Amino acid sequence: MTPMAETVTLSDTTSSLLTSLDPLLRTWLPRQRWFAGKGRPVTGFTAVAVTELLRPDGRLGLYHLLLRVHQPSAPGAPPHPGDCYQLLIGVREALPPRLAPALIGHVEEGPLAGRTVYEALYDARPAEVLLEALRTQARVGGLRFERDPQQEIRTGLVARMMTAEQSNSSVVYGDTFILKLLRRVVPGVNPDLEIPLALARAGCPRVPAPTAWLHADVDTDAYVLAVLQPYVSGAADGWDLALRELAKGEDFTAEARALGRATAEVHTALARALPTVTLGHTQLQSLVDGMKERLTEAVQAVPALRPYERGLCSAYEALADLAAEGRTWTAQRVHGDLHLGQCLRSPAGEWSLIDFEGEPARPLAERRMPQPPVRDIAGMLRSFDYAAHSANVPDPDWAHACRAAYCSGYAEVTGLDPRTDPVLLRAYETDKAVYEVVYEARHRPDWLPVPLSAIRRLAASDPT
Ligand SMILES: Nc1ncnc2c1ncn2[C@@H]1O[C@H](COP(=O)(O)OP(=O)(O)O)[C@@H](O)[C@H]1O
Ligand SMILES: O=P(O)(O)O[C@H]1O[C@H](CO)[C@@H](O[C@H]2O[C@H](CO)[C@@H](O)[C@H](O)[C@H]2O)[C@H](O)[C@H]1O
Repeated sequence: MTPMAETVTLSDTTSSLLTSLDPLLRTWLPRQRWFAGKGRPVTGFTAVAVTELLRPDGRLGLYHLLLRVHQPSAPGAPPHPGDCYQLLIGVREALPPRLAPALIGHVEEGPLAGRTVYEALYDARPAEVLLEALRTQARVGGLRFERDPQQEIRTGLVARMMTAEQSNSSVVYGDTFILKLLRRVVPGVNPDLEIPLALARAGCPRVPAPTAWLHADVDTDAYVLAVLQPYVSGAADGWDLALRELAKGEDFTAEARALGRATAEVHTALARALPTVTLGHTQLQSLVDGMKERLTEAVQAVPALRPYERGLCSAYEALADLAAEGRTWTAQRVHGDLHLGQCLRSPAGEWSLIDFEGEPARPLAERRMPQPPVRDIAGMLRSFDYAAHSANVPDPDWAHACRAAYCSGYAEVTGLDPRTDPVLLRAYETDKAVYEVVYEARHRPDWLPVPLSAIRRLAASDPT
């Protein structure tokens, strides 16, 4: 392996590097699934940090970039400095055919003129450089590669990029580890590292324990950029399993019940490991205000929601009324974006939960706030509904049975059946369905009818 370059932030070549990459990235970036600013033109870039990981004087170069992407603000939104993205740019004389899908473009001027730049994660060698840096706890420029000293990282593991549609990007090493590189990054504690670390310390086996992680220090800001964790080899995710069973007309309630139990175990461990708070009238009112605000924004973004706005709002008002009568709820750290795709079943039949990033579009501070655990439960209930409504022949009875089994499983562990608090549950399911409408409109417009069918039911106060 080519040794990692000594350091460094390339103050003198940074601007010419960026100038030469600029026209290529303007075309390539908006086409990436993980690019959150789709629909608005990219007007320029600023380097937050550029670090040379492999000097491109040999056959292969590798740059780590934190890049602020300038775009006009969304209509009605306040001016925004632009999102910061993490990129790994490979540099070669020419790309071998196997790397054709990774092409970013051919550089015409500047220090890399005549070279080809590409998405380096597709390429085993640069990806292996990252694993080696984590293994050896390297420091390169502002990049801090760290690891849990109790877990071994073997050398010689071969890297392959995951090609699934994701909000971030992941590389699998052998069948042993998976490295998730966060794409849109903000400074501060990231729940995708914070929560699994807390659960590992609490001895909760339902979440793979982080093995290593990457930070970047930029001025006084610290960013979490990547997390390495054990790979659950041969696992199937809950979404694929559910669709498979649905297609065969098979019952999925035993798995739904097991998922309810797994969620409850994670919630119980999180309530012990991290702070909990009691939500009284004032706190609940501000949660409800947040839900209403999201609904208003969603209606602006997706006008198809407008006919249901009143009905949906009544779900939030019913919750505010309960709080005004003096009801209180306990809030704790939760998953924040739980759905069937975030649940992995090992070949031995054990369920794990992954991806504690929360809803990627929400501010970090909001994603780290304690919330009623029903938020995750609502996410899973929505997911059973999603599966049933994306099947060739929608099967609402299948969704109904899974939702019931999931709640029963949850109650078996915690003693609390979420269905005994229907007002809270409806408000959270509504909030999630509204989020999904915006998510689908932005990322997968063909899927919009799925959450919209739930919106119609929720607005008429019949979530099933
Ligand atoms: N520990 C793991 N073992 C096996 N597969 C995993 C593991 N963690 C993630 N995956 C796979 O990687 C995919 C993406 O991971 P996820 O954390 O959800 O990333 P994203 O935030 O980009 O959606 C998952 O859907 C799952 O298939
Ligand atoms: O997995 P991510 O953290 O990137 O979550 C985002 O993408 C999900 C889709 O991949 C999206 O989930 C929605 O679609 C799922 C089926 O593909 C379904 O199971 C979920 O219930 C539904 O919410 C998720 O909302 C989004 O944040």
